[in-house]
Amino acid sequence: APSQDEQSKIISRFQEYLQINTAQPSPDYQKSTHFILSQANSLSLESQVVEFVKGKPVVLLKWPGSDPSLPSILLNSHTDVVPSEYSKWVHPPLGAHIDEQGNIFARGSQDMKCVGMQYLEAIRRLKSSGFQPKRSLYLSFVPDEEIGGHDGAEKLAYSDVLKNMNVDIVLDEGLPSPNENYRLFYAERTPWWLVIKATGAPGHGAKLYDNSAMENLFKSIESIRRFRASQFDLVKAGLKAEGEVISVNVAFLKAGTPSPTGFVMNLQPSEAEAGFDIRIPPTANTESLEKRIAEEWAPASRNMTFEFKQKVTTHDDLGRPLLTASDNSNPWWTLLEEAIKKANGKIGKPEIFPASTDARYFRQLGLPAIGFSPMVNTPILLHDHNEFLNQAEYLRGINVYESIIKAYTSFIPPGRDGVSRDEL
Ligand SMILES: CSCC[C@H](NC=O)C(=O)O
Ligand SMILES: [Zn+2]
Ligand SMILES: [Zn+2]
Repeated sequence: APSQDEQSKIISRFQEYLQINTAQPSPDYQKSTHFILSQANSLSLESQVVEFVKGKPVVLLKWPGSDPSLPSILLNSHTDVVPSEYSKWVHPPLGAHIDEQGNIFARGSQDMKCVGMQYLEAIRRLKSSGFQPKRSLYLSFVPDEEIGGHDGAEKLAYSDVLKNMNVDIVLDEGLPSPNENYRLFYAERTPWWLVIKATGAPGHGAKLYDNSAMENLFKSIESIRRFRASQFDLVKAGLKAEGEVISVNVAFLKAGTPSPTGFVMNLQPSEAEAGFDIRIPPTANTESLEKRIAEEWAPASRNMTFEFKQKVTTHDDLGRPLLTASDNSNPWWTLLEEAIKKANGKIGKPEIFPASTDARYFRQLGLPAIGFSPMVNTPILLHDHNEFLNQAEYLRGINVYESIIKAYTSFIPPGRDGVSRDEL
């Protein structure tokens, strides 16, 4: 175990990263890039900053392996965080204050500045122990995950930079576990952000008539809510996990005729719209959902139209569902489980991540990608007020990554035993 002095330095470095304001919509990527590069420097890692889009730096760090013919390992983390309602936090979201229990309060303490720093701290420890990786290890610190990753991980995934990295496996973020079992994610739900619009005849607020915009919209909302309940019931009954059903939540409602005191009360408006955040597991039947949207949720026969603000595919570039094998057919899965157990961790059942992460871009390329954030006995506070991570839990996570990096960078596929095929 690290000395008291080393532990407090580790925590200070985490606090320093947390205190950089990388909140959307205007993250300070200059500061975060500078910070990550200074860490890389202190670890003698190779570094490269790629701006696929100006002002959106992807920071790549490399610990070269002793056998460059072996494909590499990529550990990804995003540098941006979601915004905070400052007044609703007990300790300010940029303060990284540590309370008497050792809980570190900050936006990004769980999602996912912890993980980015833990990768670096694990490397620091492995280096000082004299460990030498066989495979090259890359860290990517990417921008804009919280707004879709289009200028960050998506560009990286489809770049020559990534091709030249010759990556075999990607690790990206997961979720904390309220119990003692670490959570591993082999897939995630993809977002469809749907806006439906209704039109209808305007009229007097006292008149009962069919086909008003509001009535047309509410028929849809009733149908959508019945569907939502049918999915939620499966979760409540314990038949399906959160990531295994289609979720639908209302994101906004927009209708009414504004007046200086609020809204006109006795006029039925001629237009009304609503937006929905829909999340779809990779194995769901999207054709039947499309049909449901066109025929029940926004039928033209009821004067309705719809559009998608975001419609992410559930399949990779070769038409296969975006899933990473979560059994021993995937050596990376097995290695990960073994490495976590070796660090004295317990593991729950493989799960589908209920929201979206950058891992989907790597899975789209056909690469295996596993979602994992080493936090147990921790409430799930991503995007919530008072996000925190206990410092002991943070330190334990570094041990876990130490074990994972050792196992991953040392892995030689069967039949390769240090001798390449051509040589045999
Ligand atoms: C359209 S991509 C949105 C990505 C975002 N990721 C984390 O919360 C999410 O809402 O899941
Ligand atoms: Zn995240
Ligand atoms: Zn997030």
